[in-house]
Order: sequence, then structure tokens, then C-alpha cells
Amino acid sequence: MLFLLSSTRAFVPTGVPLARHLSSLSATHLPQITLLGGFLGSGKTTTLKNILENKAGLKIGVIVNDVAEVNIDAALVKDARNPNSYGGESISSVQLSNGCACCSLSSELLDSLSTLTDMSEEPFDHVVVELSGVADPMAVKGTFEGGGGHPVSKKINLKDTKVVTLVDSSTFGIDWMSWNSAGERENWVDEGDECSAGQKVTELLAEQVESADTIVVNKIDLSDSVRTSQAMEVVRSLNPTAKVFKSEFGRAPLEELLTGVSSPAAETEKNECCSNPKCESKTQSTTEASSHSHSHSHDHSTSTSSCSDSKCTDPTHDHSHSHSHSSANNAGITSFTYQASTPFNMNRLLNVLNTWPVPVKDELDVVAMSSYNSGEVTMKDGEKVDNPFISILRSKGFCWMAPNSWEGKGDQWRHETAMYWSHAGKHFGITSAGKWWGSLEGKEQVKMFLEDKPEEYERIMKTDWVTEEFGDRRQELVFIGVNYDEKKIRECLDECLLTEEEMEAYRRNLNNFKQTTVDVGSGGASLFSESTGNYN
Ligand SMILES: Nc1nc2c(ncn2[C@@H]2O[C@H](COP(=O)(O)OP(=O)(O)OP(=O)(O)O)[C@@H](O)[C@H]2O)c(=O)[nH]1
Repeated sequence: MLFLLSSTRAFVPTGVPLARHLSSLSATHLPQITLLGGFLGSGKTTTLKNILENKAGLKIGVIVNDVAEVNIDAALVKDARNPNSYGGESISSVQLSNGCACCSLSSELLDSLSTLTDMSEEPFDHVVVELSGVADPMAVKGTFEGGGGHPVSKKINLKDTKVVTLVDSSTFGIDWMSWNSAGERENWVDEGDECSAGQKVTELLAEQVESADTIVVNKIDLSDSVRTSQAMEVVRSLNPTAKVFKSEFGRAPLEELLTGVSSPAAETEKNECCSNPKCESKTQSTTEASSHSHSHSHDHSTSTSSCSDSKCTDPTHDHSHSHSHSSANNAGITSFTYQASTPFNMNRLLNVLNTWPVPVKDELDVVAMSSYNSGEVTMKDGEKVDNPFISILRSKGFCWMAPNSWEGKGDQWRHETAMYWSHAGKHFGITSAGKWWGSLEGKEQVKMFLEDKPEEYERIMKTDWVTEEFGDRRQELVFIGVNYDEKKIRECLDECLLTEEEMEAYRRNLNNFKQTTVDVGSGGASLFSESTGNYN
């Protein structure tokens, strides 16, 4: 991790037209943080340089979290050391130990922030944290949000962190169809960082996009219009509430990267937040871009602070969703949410998942996908397949699995364990996501609900799946795809739910089990890691 202190004040000519409305100017408000995420090479450092060169006269503190072998862009460091550049502030650097930002580095992140503030005589207007290419921004955001007791919380606003994700438009479709894990990509992961190494590239990409407040679809000069608009539409469907901009060399509106800054329209001429070819507002001012939206009137929020540690029982490693039906965007991508308050029978679910075809294409092709549901699709081996899941681009959410065995060392832990279903591109996994909140007792539950996640508590309490008997245990799965047969998908999943008889047996087994023991334990071995079958 490298700290950079930077100021652009030396560049600000008198009377610059840029308005500055930073919250830090008010004694009651503290500087906020922007997390700059995105894959290795997507343009984070380039975007950071643009921010540092801003003409708004902002004093920006920077933390860079890079893997050890890949140093921050040498030119940036060089430029930042140059007294003619970035105001000539001094630079200090600290190398973090190996590890994943959501686990071993979390306390160091807060300490780093503290060091950064101590290094500057004047307060910052804003802090930018450039994450490593394998970081899940939501996990880092969670670290900041949970840092209320840390001394730095008196100097920096840890609660309102903004996430900006850079996406490389020229490689997005290929990355989406990648088989790779982060560890298999050269220079992506620090040696010994097992947590990051095991992450699937596609899932990481989905998480980075889904956690963003602003998405910058970058490198459009290296992409073609088809790839660029596909990347724009897919990221919009993955995260309908984020503002999406396309850019060359990370030139996105400053106010969308930082918080509380406004700048003139001229600065954003090249950035369009809308890719609808029918949209007349081709060159939008920043203000227009900010309020401009064509679709996605539905409520959508995701929080995916995931952890792949199968033994994890930390209920803060949760995932929340709020999705209803979406209207089709320009690429015809829509979503729906499958909900149920009955557990899945694991064997029946695995049977369904095992027939879910895995695409073999090397690059995402949403147009081709839209024709899959009109009949049988020919698999790689020539077999014809008619499977409703073939048109699904991404699916994720919570699921509730009934234990298969309540005897001896069975899998009773499933009763208390929320499972996280995550499918993206060619990857599918169902892993432990901690305990159901309904399985926590008294004070612990109140703390979880009311202190840590009040909004999620309210959302869950309003839904009809919460019962006195089983609390928040549920199926809540979001499916995003093109021209899919929702009815068939629902039917497939409904058939995996416990029947009334099976549910009665569940209750009996649970009662018997509770009489003999109080703790059902917490398992969490991955239930399912990938499906079989290929299609072209
Ligand atoms: N052609 C083109 N090149 C770009 C664009 N944005 C960034 N680059 C170049 O792509 C390379 C990688 O950009 P960086 O900004 O270093 O990417 P990064 O995400 O910070 O990469 P890491 O720090 O290594 O994770 C650099 O050579 C940039 O000059 C763009 O829009 N178009």
C-alpha cells in the first residue's frame, strides 16, 4: 500500500469556474472516501491521475493498495514527486503485508487512513483509495463502515464511502466468459494471498460492478461500438442504480468520482451516461447526465460482502438484495426475483443444477443468447438441449437448504446456515454466507438487525417470508438474463422445494434434534461448484 498526498491547489488559476461544494468545508462534515476499483489494467491509476489533476483546487489524499509485485504506476509516483506536478507535496509509502483487503488487511486499512491524515497539515477535501485489481470494494467499504470506533473516524467520514468501478470495455465480454481464477492471471495476486487467488474472475467482475455507485466503462477507443454497448447494457442490468459512463483514459465527470463536487458541463462533453441510440441528449451536461435515466425504475440494491471461507460464521458476511421485475434495457436484458419461504431439497436442487448448461463461448454475446430460448440449443458435443437456465447471464441470492440427515454427524448445520448462490458466466457456486439472522438469539439478533443493518432489517421485516417459526430463512434469488422463460425457471425451482410432507418431517426432525442438542453447528462446505454440459 502506498500513500500519496496530493494537492492541486498550485494549479488553480484565480477565478476558475469550477464550483466547490465539498462537505469538508463545513466544520460539521468530514472528508469522504472514494474507493476506486476494477480489474488490473482497467484504468484505475489513469483515472486517479485525472482526479489529481482536477482543476477544482481540491486537496486529495490517496491510498494505493497494490499487490507487491505490481507497483503503482511509476509515472504517477514520479509526477507526484515532481514539484511542478500535483503541487509538489511529499509522498510517504507503506507496504502492507500480503493479504486480502476484506480479511487480514482490514485493520491496516483504517490505520493507513489514520497515517494519511497525520501526514497532512491541512485537512483533505476528499480521500481516494485505489484498490488492487482483485479487491471486492464492498468488503473494503464494510471495513470502513465498521470503523466507527477507530480514531480516524473523527477525521474522515467512514460511513458514506463512494464506490467507483472501472470496467475495460474491450475485454469485458471475454472476462465475463473466463474460466480463470484470479490466481491464474499473471501478476493479479500477491504470492501467498490464497483468499484472493481462489476468486473466480467472472464473479469478481460481477461483484465489482454490483457494488459500484458509479461505473466507468473505460477504454472505449480500444473497443468497438458493439462491445462497448454490450458492456454498458450488461453492467446496467447488473447494477441498475449505478450511474454508468463510458470513457477514454478514465475521463469521467469529477463529481461522479468524488462526493459533493460540481464542475462545468464542458469537462464532461465526451462522457455519455446514456447509450440509447434514440436518445437525443447525446452530449449531456454533467447535471443532465446525473439525472438522466431511461429505465430501471425498480428498486435494486445489493450488498455482497462475500467470503469464500467455508467455515465462516460471521453474519456480517451477508448478501442482501432487493429486486423486482425489471423492464428490458436496450439489449433486452431483464431480471426477476424468485422467492419462497420453504427450504430446497438438496438432491432435487443438485439434479437441476447439474443439467444447467455451461456456455463454451470465449466471449459474451448477448444477441446470440437472446435466441437460445426459442428452441433447442446445440451443445458442443452435438447434443440438443432445451434448458430454461441457458438464457441466464447472472443469478445470485440466498438460499435455504434442508438438512439431508439429522442423525449423528449429519448436515444439521444447514438449518442455521444461509447459503449464497452465485452464478456468473461459466461459474456457479453455492457457499456458506453465515448464519440466518433468525437463528441468532436475543441481544445478538437485535445488534445485527438494528445496529448493523437497519435498512436490511426493515426490508426483511416488511416481506412476507419472515415467519415466527423460521425467521428470515428463505429463497431469494435474482435471475438476470435475455429472453428467458421465467415460468419454466420458476417451475424448475418450485419442484425442488420441500413438499408439505417433507416440511412436516423437517419440523419433527428439528424438534427431536433440539431436544438432544442446542447447537446445530455451522458447516459450510461448498455445496456446488460448477455445472456440467457445454453449449455453443
Ligand atoms: N487506449 C487506452 N489505454 C488506456 C485507457 N485507460 C488506461 N489506459 C492505459 O492502460 C494501461 C493500464 O492503465 P492503468 O490506469 O494503469 O490501469 P490500472 O487499473 O490502474 O492497473 P493496475 O494498477 O495495474 O491495476 C496504461 O498503459 C494506461 O495508459 C483508455 O481508455 N484507452
